[in-house]
Amino acid sequence: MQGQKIPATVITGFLGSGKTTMIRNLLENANGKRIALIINEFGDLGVDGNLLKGCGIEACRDEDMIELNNGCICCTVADDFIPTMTKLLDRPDRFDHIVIETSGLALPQPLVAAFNWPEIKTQVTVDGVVTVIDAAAVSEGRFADDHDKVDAQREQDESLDHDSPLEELFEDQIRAADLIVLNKTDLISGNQLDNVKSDVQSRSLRPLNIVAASYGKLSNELLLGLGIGTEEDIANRQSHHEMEHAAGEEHDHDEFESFVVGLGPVAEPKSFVEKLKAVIADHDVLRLKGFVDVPGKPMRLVIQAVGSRIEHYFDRSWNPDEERQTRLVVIGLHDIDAAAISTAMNAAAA
Ligand SMILES: Nc1nc2c(ncn2[C@@H]2O[C@H](COP(=O)(O)OP(=O)(O)OP(=O)(O)O)[C@@H](O)[C@H]2O)c(=O)[nH]1
Repeated sequence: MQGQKIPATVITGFLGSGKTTMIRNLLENANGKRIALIINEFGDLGVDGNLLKGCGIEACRDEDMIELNNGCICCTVADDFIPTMTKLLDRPDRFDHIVIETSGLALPQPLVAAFNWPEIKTQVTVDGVVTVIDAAAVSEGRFADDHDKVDAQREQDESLDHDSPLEELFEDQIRAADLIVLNKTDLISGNQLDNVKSDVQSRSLRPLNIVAASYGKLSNELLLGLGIGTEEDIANRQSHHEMEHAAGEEHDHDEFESFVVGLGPVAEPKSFVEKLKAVIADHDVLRLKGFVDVPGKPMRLVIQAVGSRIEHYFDRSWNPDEERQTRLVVIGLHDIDAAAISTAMNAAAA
């Protein structure tokens, strides 16, 4: 094994597109492969890592999972990602593969470029960048730029130099990809899928490698066997951001905002979820997720909302050393009204 580079797969894709679901499936099918997992989230609640930890999958060992919740990985490459990777590579035990889940708001380009740093390049290569896309959201036009709205926003805020931040990020993640996974195809028709495929392809000058999936169910041979060495080509896959700004300028995510809402126990989960739907619609919440304490239930309730689509289920018992509490992370555009949302969520939980 000495001398052979460890392959790393970067899994990216917009908020709620299905990255964690795909990784869970991938770990379930690891077949004895030792996989290190680096998970990055926007917002400081660490829901994805928490869902994977203790999920009962053999390949999902706590010590092989590293959470980076200190901002988006593309902005914290030097401070967070490089030290994490070097520590991982210094371990005496060797991994067969490294999987990195970026936050839904990350630009993959700076992350992939980091694999050209000497201390990493000698030991690891990027097997491929897999971009997961919520095909149902694309079909509903969620990433299509609403030019009138953007123009109106720009009139109010002259510092806005971008088109819709959603569309821009969507395109940047597509442009970085070696493999595009059009996920959530269970929610759309064959015709809609064809349209989504053409839409996605039209946003890249390179021909794209596109596959369709539902719940990220694809073979590990495909997902982990691209064999690209993307770090060698990443300079040719510039993002909007890199094209718009002078090289070296810090990238930030000030178009987006995230906050955590802590609530008391929720006695009526069904009615809570119904009321949350209204809060999400009233305030244009992009993503909401977390855990709920339902009194009298030994298990914790998971809430997962992507736009107006919301799921809730009990995933596991609360651990004896864990505080039962209701905490939900909310993500929206920068002008989202956190105070009003928090008040409405408190009222929904009462
Ligand atoms: N109907 C449907 N739902 C899906 C599919 N894949 C994922 N989901 C659901 O979509 C929601 C978000 O899935 P995640 O896997 O957490 O998405 P993610 O990309 O990791 O989310 P972030 O890390 O917050 O960006 C969950 O409620 C999933 O159950 C799919 O193929 N079909």
